[in-house]
Amino acid sequence: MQARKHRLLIVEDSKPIASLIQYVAKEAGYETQIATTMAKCVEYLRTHETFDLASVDYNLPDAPDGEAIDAVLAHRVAAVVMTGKLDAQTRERVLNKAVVDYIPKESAEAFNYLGKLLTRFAVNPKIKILIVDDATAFRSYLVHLLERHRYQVLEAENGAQGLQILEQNPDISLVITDHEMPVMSGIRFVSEIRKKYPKERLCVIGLSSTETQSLASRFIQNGANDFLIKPFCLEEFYCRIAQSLEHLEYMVRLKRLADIDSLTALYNRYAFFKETEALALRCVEKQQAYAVAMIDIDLFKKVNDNYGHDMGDAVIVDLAQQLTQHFSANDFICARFGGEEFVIFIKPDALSKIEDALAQFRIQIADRVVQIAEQRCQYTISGGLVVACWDLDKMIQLADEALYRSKENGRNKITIDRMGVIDGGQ
Ligand SMILES: Nc1nc2c(ncn2[C@@H]2O[C@H](COP(=O)(O)OP(=O)(O)OP(=O)(O)O)[C@@H](O)[C@H]2O)c(=O)[nH]1
Repeated sequence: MQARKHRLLIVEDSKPIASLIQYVAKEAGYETQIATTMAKCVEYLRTHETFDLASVDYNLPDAPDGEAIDAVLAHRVAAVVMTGKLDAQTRERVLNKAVVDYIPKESAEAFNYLGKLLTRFAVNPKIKILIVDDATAFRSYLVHLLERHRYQVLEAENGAQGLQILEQNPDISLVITDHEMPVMSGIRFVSEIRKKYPKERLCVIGLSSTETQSLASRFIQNGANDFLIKPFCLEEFYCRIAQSLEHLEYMVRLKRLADIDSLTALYNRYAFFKETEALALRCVEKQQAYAVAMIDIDLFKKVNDNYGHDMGDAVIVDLAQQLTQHFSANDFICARFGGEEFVIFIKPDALSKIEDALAQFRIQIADRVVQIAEQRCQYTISGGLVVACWDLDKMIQLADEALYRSKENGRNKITIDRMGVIDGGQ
């Protein structure tokens, strides 16, 4: 089932600006409805299905003083205020209402910012933030601010509790921590966090008060990504959180680009070694057997020559999908080693099932049909499996040699090397 699109009510009397907001919202994946007056805004709020968010112009012909904001909030719709009024009084008045954000329409950048905010608002419900502060009232205030932006919020009273919650919730993206706390200081808490959670997995914002400004740099030196000096203004609070999360998302995307093969979405060769080297080393140290299998599509050049490269690519993708389905990530690490060659790292706990699993896999692959338009292509694979406890490079070399034997013996075969004893032609 397709997910419901987010809905934005645009309350704006200027048609060009309303169109601009509509464009930005559509780019962010929202459905929109424009109300050019307060009266229309109220009518839509009453008659339409729920809106997720409204962008509200502070000044409308029939609502010159932000009255439309109250109307939107009264219908329990979150409001982003867009205004051309830049005076401190208006700002204060707007921020005293429970609005999501306040965006002065100073330049085109305001609309870029709105676009980012809309994107965030849609994804925030999936993002977990942990607040660590021993002051209950301040913690509640932060929870309230974050929930206004639809983040999932967890709370801890001190660093030790914070570490426990991180352990139980590995999907937390951001930690906001105070410094002056019982049990452990915020700075020590941050340095403890960094022993386990690198910056590409978790961001941390430290809180320091105006009297202890030097804390800010100590937070950063100990691994925080950013800091906020209390008291902070709301816009700064939200901007810094959004910026930290954006940074984290870029890092995750970069890591994905570096590790994941773009055609098959499996690990690439580089990531395979990164994921398995320590596991293999541990097996060698403990003298515990593990296994490595090399899998290669048979006569793949002919697939390209006879059906074209698109079919070749489709066959590679098909095999990758089959590998993912048959060899679960708990027991196996699969990667595209290069071209039409794949590798599987078999963890010691899965050794007993690997020979049967590979034999069955080979048979199932031979039955597959990959279809592009009218063209149908079948393919087979050969494999080499080594079960031993050599270092990883040697295991791969031996698996490759076993694979070569399968090719020599007529293809569509798995050759097994158990501690140097070769069993060919399964
Ligand atoms: N379509 C497509 N072809 C690729 C890709 N990577 C490598 N190839 C092709 O894969 C073919 C591999 O051919 P060979 O190494 O001769 O092996 P083979 O034809 O599979 O023969 P055997 O391994 O001996 O069974 C080459 O023609 C490469 O151009 C890819 O990503 N997509």
